[in-house]
Amino acid sequence: MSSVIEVQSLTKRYGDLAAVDDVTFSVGENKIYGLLGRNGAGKTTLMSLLTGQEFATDGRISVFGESPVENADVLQRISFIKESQRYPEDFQARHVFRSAPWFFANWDPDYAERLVDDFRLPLRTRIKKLSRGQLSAIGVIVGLAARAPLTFFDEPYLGLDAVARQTFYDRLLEDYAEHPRTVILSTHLIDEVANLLEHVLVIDRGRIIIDQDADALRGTATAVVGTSKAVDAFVGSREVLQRDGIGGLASVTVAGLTDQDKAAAVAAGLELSPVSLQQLIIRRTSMTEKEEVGA
Ligand SMILES: Nc1ncnc2c1ncn2[C@@H]1O[C@H](COP(=O)(O)OP(=O)(O)OP(=O)(O)O)[C@@H](O)[C@H]1O
Repeated sequence: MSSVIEVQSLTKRYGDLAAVDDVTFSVGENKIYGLLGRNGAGKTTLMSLLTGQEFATDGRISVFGESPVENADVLQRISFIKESQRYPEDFQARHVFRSAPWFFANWDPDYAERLVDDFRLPLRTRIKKLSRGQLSAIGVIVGLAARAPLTFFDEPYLGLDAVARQTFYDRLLEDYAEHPRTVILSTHLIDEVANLLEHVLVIDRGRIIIDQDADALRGTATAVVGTSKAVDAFVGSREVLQRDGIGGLASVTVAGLTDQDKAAAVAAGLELSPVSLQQLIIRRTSMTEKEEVGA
């Protein structure tokens, strides 16, 4: 797998706070990555470093084989869509799309036009008068129609209603299939995007705590449901990520079951079900927290 991004021992400090704390990872070509984590975990900081908008305190970043900082060759292959995007006073959406080809070599104006219809975006209203969702739609359209080889979406959906968010996911997947590129999507709506993601990076307090293929990650845990007695007998000394119970019934999320283990569970009358990516990440994140406070 060729890498689009290589990061080594990367740290970004704001005073005493390590917003990104000694992280090392790589990002492969033509895949959709989820960059996930709690509020303040370091996602925006990491994306700002990768797009040359922030300077690292320490460590190395290579994007398309070079440092992204003040590097026009690298930056012209990147689009970074974020909620806090500012536009010139008096700009209308049509002005944004008209100027986009100056920044993005692969800009597709016809596709942008179709997306404008999909998102019902008014083109001739001043941007500062648009609703929050309409503002988000501008970013999403730019991110899609730019077809940049490396596209960052930093929580691009704020204000988008459920229909518009689904439109975004559908268009992203369709267009990605026709024009493969590397997409890094930061979001808190993990369940909504779970089917889109091929690889998951979870950052927690500046550190990468999960860097895994999405399917492999899904396979790392299984929910086992049955009578408390049968569940306890099966679980034994296995690693338990979560336990819930009501009356004589228990539901336990267990890590690392082999096919043989699963067959044994079914033979013991237990029900097995997959754990959602969101549940898995919540559990892993809270486990890391407990380990760090020594609980
Ligand atoms: N310019 C800055 N100066 C000082 N601290 C900062 C600055 N930017 C970010 N931070 C801090 O760094 C940490 C990481 O922030 P960051 O915005 O990267 O988190 P995030 O994962 O994107 O969060 P959210 O999901 O809430 O958007 C936070 O504790 C934040 O307060």
